[in-house]
Amino acid sequence: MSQIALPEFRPVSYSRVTLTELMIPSYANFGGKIHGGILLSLMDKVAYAAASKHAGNYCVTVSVDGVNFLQPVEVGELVSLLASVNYVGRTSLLVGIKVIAEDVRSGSVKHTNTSYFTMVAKDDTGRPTTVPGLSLETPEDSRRFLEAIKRREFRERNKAEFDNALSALAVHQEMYLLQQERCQIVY
Ligand SMILES: CC(=O)SCCNC(=O)CCNC(=O)[C@H](O)C(C)(C)COP(=O)(O)OP(=O)(O)OC[C@H]1O[C@@H](n2cnc3c(N)ncnc32)[C@H](O)[C@@H]1OP(=O)(O)O
Repeated sequence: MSQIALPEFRPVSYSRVTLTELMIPSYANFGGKIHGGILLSLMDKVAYAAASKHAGNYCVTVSVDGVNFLQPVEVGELVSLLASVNYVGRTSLLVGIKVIAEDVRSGSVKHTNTSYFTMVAKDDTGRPTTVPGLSLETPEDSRRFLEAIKRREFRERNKAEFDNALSALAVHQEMYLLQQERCQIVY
């Protein structure tokens, strides 16, 4: 398929997306609150929309950071997911998503969580492909881009440290740690 040439840069505002959906009863769990999986699926959808629009290509989700459901979402609330591309690498993009839930009758709004989805753009053959750079239009855009660099550095450092800790884990020597935990050994 012939491909339209992509610009070298695209502004943050070009791919900013908001997805709004009313929380219907079939989205609820047995406790009457909205399933986390429903919200995750909506987050993935809005991340995909923002990333693909910026990239000018379809994207895939590679990793998800910072998913903490701080407050329950109720049936009947209007949930809005505000997504924007915060950072781009060569083929990857970091999409920041803010989730808010509004009680349509009282008008009260709560911020339920902010998460970060790393997406990678793919070409027609399924290979990662270069995305346009990001034009930062406001100081807030610059702050988010810098924050994303820190987030990535922190994650890579943490991962290396965690991998080292796992490879150094000596189960027999560290069994004593289980004594402080809420578990019992029954084998
Ligand atoms: C399993 C599922 O169906 S999940 C839902 C849908 N998601 C998918 O299908 C994704 C499946 N995964 C893939 O296709 C591949 O692992 C890919 C394309 C994401 C990465 O493939 P790779 O061969 O590792 O590609 P490559 O090394 O070139 O990395 C591509 C980019 O992804 C980034 N990347 C790779 N792994 C990660 C990760 N775990 N976290 C963050 N970024 C990552 C790289 O840093 C690189 O970014 P850059 O080009 O901006 O520097």
